[in-house]
This record gives sequence, C-alpha cells and structure tokens, in this order.
Amino acid sequence: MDVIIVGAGGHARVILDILLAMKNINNINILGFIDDNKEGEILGYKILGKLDDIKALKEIYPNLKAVPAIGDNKIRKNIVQKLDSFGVELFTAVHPSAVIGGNVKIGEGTVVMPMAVINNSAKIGRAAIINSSAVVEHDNVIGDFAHISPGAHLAGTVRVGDFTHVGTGANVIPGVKIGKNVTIGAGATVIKDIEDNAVAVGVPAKVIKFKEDLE
Ligand SMILES: CC(=O)SCCNC(=O)CCNC(=O)[C@H](O)C(C)(C)COP(=O)(O)OP(=O)(O)OC[C@H]1O[C@@H](n2cnc3c(N)ncnc32)[C@H](O)[C@@H]1OP(=O)(O)O
Repeated sequence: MDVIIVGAGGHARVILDILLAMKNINNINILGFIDDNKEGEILGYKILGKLDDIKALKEIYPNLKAVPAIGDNKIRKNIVQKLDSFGVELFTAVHPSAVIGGNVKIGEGTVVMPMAVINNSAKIGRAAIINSSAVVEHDNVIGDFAHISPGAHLAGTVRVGDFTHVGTGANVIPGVKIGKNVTIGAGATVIKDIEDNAVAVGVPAKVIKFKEDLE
C-alpha cells in the first residue's frame, strides 16, 4: 500500500516513525511527505510536493492513501477536505505499542501514538490524534479532528466533541461531556461538563474564555 504523510513538521516526523514501526507488520510503501511550505528531504524521505500535487500522485499510484499529519485541528480538517475532493483515502496509523481494546472503533485518518491506550468500546472519530501515552478509557466517544495530547487521561464514558483539544497531562473524571472546539489546558482536571468553544484550565478546570464558533 502506497502512503504519503501530509505535513512535514514535528508531528509528521512522529507519524513517519509510526509508519516505519507498522511497516514490518503491514505492507506499507512510504512514498514521502507533502508540504506547501517546505522542500527537500526528511530522514531520507522526500518532500514530494504541495497539497495540489497529490492529484498527480494519485494518477501514478491509484491506491494512494494519505495520513493527515498536521497538529492544528482546523488546518487538519481543511487538508482532509482537500484529500476527499481528490478521492484520496485516509490512512489510519496506529503504533504497534498502543493497546487497543475490544470493540474499539477508530476513524479513518486518525493517528494513535506510541504507548496510548484505548479501552473497550471506545469510539474515536475521523482524523483525530490520540497522542503518546494518552489513556482513553472504555466507552469514550471522541469526535472528528479532536486531539488528546500526550499523557492525558480520560476516565470511562467521557465524551469529547469535534475539534476539541485536551492538553497534555489533563485528567477527566468519568461521564463528563466536553463540547466541540474546546481547549482543555495542560494539567487540568475536568470534573464537570464543558460547553462548546470554551477554554478551561486548572484543578478543578474552570472556563477562562470562549473561542469563536467554528460555524
Ligand atoms: C506533542 C505535543 O506537543 S502535543 C501539544 C500539547 N499541547 C498542549 O498541551 C497545550 C495546552 N495549552 C495550554 O495549556 C495553554 O496554556 C492554553 C491553551 C490553555 C491557554 O493558552 P492562551 O489562550 O494563550 O492563554 P494564556 O497563556 O494567555 O493564559 C491565560 C490565563 O490562563 C492561565 N493558564 C494558561 N494555561 C494554563 C494551564 N494549563 N493551567 C493553568 N492555568 C493556565 C495563565 O496563567 C493565564 O492566567 P492569568 O490571566 O491569571 O495570567
């Protein structure tokens, strides 16, 4: 299977590591990176061109798949829209050290980083990021384009809306609903539901401001 990494920053390099780790198990041919602003080579893999060049690549490699590899949730969504318009399928990258429970559903284009745990019956949306050592407990529902940062711990039956970013090392108690386009600060402990577009920080987490609605 021919795979490109869309993005060429630090997050994209971690995804390269995941694909290299998966390569031994799956039949993956890593073609290289795509980036609108960078040229050259990264760790021996070429930057093949810009986003629009993917159309031509799709002609050469009809079964081409792409991993969206940009950390910003909104930019990642724009990239996925472009890939959809080119008819390029998304590739789901799961590091072999991640622990994935039974009946877990992981949306296409999502990346699951090293040592992450996703437990029984959790559902992860499309093009989300479950970062290194994050714990997503049983029955969680994580939205499309969401990002659960390194070392964040979501207890059972937590819901996280589309585009929401849970900061590094944050904790969320069972059953809490975090809305869409929310930012949870690094190290926060969320003990109550959080409304859409909020930024919440601290222990216990309190809303300090609201961001613009995405609509
Ligand atoms: C592999 C990777 O790198 S994945 C990326 C992981 N990234 C993260 O985890 C980033 C998480 N981001 C944060 O925690 C940020 O501080 C944010 C988004 C919560 C806030 O950022 P900004 O909107 O720029 O807010 P700003 O820095 O102006 O802070 C506003 C107030 O909140 C406080 N604050 C900000 N972050 C936190 C936090 N995590 N915990 C407690 N208080 C905080 C600030 O001290 C400030 O307080 P003050 O008004 O009393 O001075």
